[in-house]
Amino acid sequence: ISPLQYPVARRDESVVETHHGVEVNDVYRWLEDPDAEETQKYVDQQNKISQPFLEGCEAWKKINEKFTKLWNYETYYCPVKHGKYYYFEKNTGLQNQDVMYQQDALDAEPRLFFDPNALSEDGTIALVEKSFSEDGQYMAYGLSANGSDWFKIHIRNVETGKDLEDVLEKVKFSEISWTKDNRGFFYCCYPHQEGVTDGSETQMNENQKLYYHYLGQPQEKDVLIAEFPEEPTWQFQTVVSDCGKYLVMLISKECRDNLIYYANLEPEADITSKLPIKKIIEKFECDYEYITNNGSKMYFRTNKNASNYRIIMIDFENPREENWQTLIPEHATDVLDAVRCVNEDKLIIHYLHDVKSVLQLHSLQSGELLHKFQLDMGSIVGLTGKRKSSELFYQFSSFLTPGIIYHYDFKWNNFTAKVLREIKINLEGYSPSNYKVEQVFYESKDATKIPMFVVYKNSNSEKKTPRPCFLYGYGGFNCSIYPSFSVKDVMFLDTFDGVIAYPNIRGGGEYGEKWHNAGRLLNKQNVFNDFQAAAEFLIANNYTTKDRLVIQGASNGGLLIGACINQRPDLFGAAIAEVGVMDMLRFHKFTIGYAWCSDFGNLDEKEHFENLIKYSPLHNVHTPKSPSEEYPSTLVLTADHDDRVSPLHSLKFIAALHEAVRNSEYQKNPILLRVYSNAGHGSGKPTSKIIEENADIFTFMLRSLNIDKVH
Ligand SMILES: O=C(NCC(=O)N1CCC[C@H]1C(=O)O)OCc1ccccc1
Repeated sequence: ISPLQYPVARRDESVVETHHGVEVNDVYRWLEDPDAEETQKYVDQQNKISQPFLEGCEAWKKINEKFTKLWNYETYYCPVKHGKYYYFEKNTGLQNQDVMYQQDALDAEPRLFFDPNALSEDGTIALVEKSFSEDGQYMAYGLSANGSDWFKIHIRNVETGKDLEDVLEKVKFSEISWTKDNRGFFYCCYPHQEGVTDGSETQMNENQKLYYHYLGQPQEKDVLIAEFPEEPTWQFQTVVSDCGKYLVMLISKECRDNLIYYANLEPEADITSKLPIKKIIEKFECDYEYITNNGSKMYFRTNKNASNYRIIMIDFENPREENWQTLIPEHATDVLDAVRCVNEDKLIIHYLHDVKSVLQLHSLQSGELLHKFQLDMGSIVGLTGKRKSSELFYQFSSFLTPGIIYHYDFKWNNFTAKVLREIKINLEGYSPSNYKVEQVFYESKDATKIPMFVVYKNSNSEKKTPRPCFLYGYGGFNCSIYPSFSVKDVMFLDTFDGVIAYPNIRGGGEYGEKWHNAGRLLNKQNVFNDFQAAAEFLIANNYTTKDRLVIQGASNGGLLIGACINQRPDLFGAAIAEVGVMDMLRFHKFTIGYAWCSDFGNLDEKEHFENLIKYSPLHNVHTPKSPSEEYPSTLVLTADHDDRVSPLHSLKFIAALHEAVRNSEYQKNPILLRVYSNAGHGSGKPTSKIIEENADIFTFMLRSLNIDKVH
């Protein structure tokens, strides 16, 4: 494709803004309006180029068939007991949405309980939230459409299988927390949000409010429990304590740090008006996560004075910090990643040890270690258990094992978990023993040691010939990349005899708070340096070569890809930027974007503006003036109902890229944008759309990389 064929986006030179004394143009500002005819025309023009390039390609059909076959394996998730029944989700393979089943016992015949596939032809209605009443009589659940963050709450009577009349609207970023009397639940919504709320809008989400809903009542009768009109960006995470006597409100305004407020709940008492709120933590400086409580003694997982997190007890009757107690101190090297209270007085704790999962049992009373569950190298991807139950289920996964679900009952008193289900893929002759998983540590630009998982066929162990290599990154928001199974990895390994590489770059949570801090705000460039250093390591050690190397990332990871192709266009053969944050001067203006200032910085502050404009993908495109400045083959992906990261980011970025390369004689590699319809940021995506998108991506890789053989 000649760059001269790329659609021309109108440049509106009149849009100029001054940030801390610096004038910045924003000529594609008009692309921020998703409803403008001009915007929709531009999207169509882009799809008219990208779709034929992808789906029109001879190989696409074969890749789609192979990916479909590979995806078509029966998968399960951890069961959990509510009331007298067990529930588990399962997918026979190609079902668009996972299906819920109900059992009287773990070995009893499962009954179909809830099938979201029945709710829409194309599987775009997803079950995104589930919360059972204490007695298991009701399931309150959330349905979202087209991948939007918005969902509607419905309530199902589990005995009759019938829904109540209640439907709660304008719900987003909300738990569903039942009172223990089974009469109703707390939830959050945005009652004042005007206009369209289907995920195609870009309007900021402000003034979230906490309500209580009584079963059988219409939404307008819901009781307003708490609101903070003077703090429009505050968000609630609410939980009714295990004992039912407290409503714990963890309030955040960004993607880290929260306050601890609470209200007393009198079981059986009517909730008729706002609850009196008491304040325990009043400053945004750390993360606190409720675990359980014994009376007023409340247990939290926190990074307060503990970069690797620890477990503390705060007595709500005596909350001053000097009275806090440490139940489990911070580990010197391992991150206390997740914890649940089970079997009345035990804590099951998930630690990360050099990015590998460790599962430990501790006493709630003393904190002492009671048992270490044996795990292979890999990750705990599911964990269900309750304080009131002696049963525990956990799901293990690794690059090469799709999933093994374990069951342990504390009544057995032997700490020996049993395999409940083993998940297998359908690939002729597939066996984990054919592959090697390495964890290497490479040096980044500032000599920091970065761990990286590398996976390849045993036959490539000697690295005689460099292979096609898939390099994935995220790098932010305390989000750790665990070694776990993904079909697209097996597809890449098997189809291209390739290498998969997952560097645990800074900004993630792999080494706790310090790792996150080292990759955010003014340290954000470390993330890009770590990722580029991973590419250099893989090339220097003959795993691959530049023209066989493809990089991929989504969302904050899409920003990573955008920044890396601007900074090092010479380093990669292909780049895939999914639902990326590309306009770092305006991310906070749309939907929930303002919450990302904790990683990106606040534009009102000069030092953050100066930092952001240095790496913002939209503001750092270049015109290739020599072969080494040519952009790699680049595929930018987004979707029309993505209200987590609005598609405007990708539209403006591709417009700027096309403008920059249009008249460059050095830009031969294609730079394409594909905008999917009736799809969102990723959660709840139907299998059919996942397969279609991966067929596009693999076709793009095949056409862009130096691939010597295709299976
Ligand atoms: O925005 C996020 N999470 C971060 C997120 O989704 N990000 C952060 C950057 C872009 C995008 C991504 O990487 O998926 O979650 C929504 C939310 C709800 C309540 C309070 C705060 C935030």
